[in-house]
Amino acid sequence: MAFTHAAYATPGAVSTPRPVDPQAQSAPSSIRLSYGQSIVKFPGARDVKSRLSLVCASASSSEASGSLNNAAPIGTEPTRRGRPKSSDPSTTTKAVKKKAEGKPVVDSTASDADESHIKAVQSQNGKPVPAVHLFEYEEGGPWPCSVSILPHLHDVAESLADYVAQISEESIKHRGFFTIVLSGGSLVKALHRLAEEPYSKKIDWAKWYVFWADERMVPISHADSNYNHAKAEFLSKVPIPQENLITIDDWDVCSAAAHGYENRLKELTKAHKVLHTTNVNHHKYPRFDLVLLGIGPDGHIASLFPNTLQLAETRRWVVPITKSPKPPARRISLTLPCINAAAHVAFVVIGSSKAEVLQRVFERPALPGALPAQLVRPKHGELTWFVDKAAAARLSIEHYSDPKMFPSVDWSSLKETKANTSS
Ligand SMILES: O=C(O)[C@H](O)[C@@H](O)[C@H](O)[C@H](O)COP(=O)(O)O
Repeated sequence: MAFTHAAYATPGAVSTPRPVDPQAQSAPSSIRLSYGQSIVKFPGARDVKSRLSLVCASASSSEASGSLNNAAPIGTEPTRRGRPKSSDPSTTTKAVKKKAEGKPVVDSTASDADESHIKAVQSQNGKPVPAVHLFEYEEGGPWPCSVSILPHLHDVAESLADYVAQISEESIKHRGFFTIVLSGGSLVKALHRLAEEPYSKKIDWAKWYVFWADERMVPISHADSNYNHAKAEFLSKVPIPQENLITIDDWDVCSAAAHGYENRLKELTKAHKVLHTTNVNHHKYPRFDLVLLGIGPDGHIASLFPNTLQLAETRRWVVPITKSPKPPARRISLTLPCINAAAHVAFVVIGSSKAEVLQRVFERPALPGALPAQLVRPKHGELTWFVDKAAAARLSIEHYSDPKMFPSVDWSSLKETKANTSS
């Protein structure tokens, strides 16, 4: 096993999440949640600014795609409020490439033949040295999102159809195209309503470009293919030109497929400006109009799984995965910064089997990397959750303003976040 590391140094390095209702500012009593079309708006539960250091003991890049089960936050000292004190930029992810004697150097941009995109170790004297990679939440403080809790799958489908149709219309009006990213799994079922009236008639399907957040390394005709699944459930029922379905052509070698898909996206940013780009932390990423995500029982999104180095990617748009815990093992996935560069990101979460993970995402602190869904924080975009009643069963939204359950609502930083968002 390539990775070894110390256990978590201190659970206090991660603050307790603070989901709150902005509307409760004047009357922070309980939030009444009525199921149906009501939308509960509150900042996300991920008020965490913490760093997680992953120590790679081996220089073998082929092992860099393995998972890291025990990782220690280093240099993070809990403050009185439970937040890590250190935010010294010289020790953050952005600055991790420091070269000092005996200090490890992480090159997260390297790619190689054995399908790993992260070269973990270099050394001054030729001997392997441990390398450190840092995960970090982009922002501390409350993270605004909208949560729509609906009774059943068909209500989710209706609400989602309205939402997608509206973003499609706005995007086509402003840019002439609509770029939508699909994931695999059950979310595609919820899209069927779009193929029916009135949506089917009013959407300008010729302007749609469809991408995949992740794809399994199988031919597109294979039952496991996310493209195939989306085609059967939704795409075959609407008149999107086949050439606007941006599929993964090469399914032999993960690293080649990841590069190929990334290049395809880059071409679309140049040729017809189908895709716009935006800068995130000084790197260019595509700005999709909408990314739709499902969530796995372990909190994975797309094919980004808990405690894997792919989560720490800071430059690539697409990465290979060779050891996915969810079969099939070989996949490619958009990276977190790529997802977070989108104008809109929406989760679709349906069924009682998602109740536990949804509760963990909203109400439990996790170290960065342990719950990838908590790392979805669109930098200059909007985050929305479409959840059915069964999946929401374990959420205790009515207690979100109770300081005993969800401590210390920081109203001033909430105002700041809202102001920034609206500017
Ligand atoms: O290709 C995949 O496996 C997916 O893109 C994956 O991220 C999926 O969206 C979730 O695992 C949820 O899937 P379910 O909704 O089917 O549980």
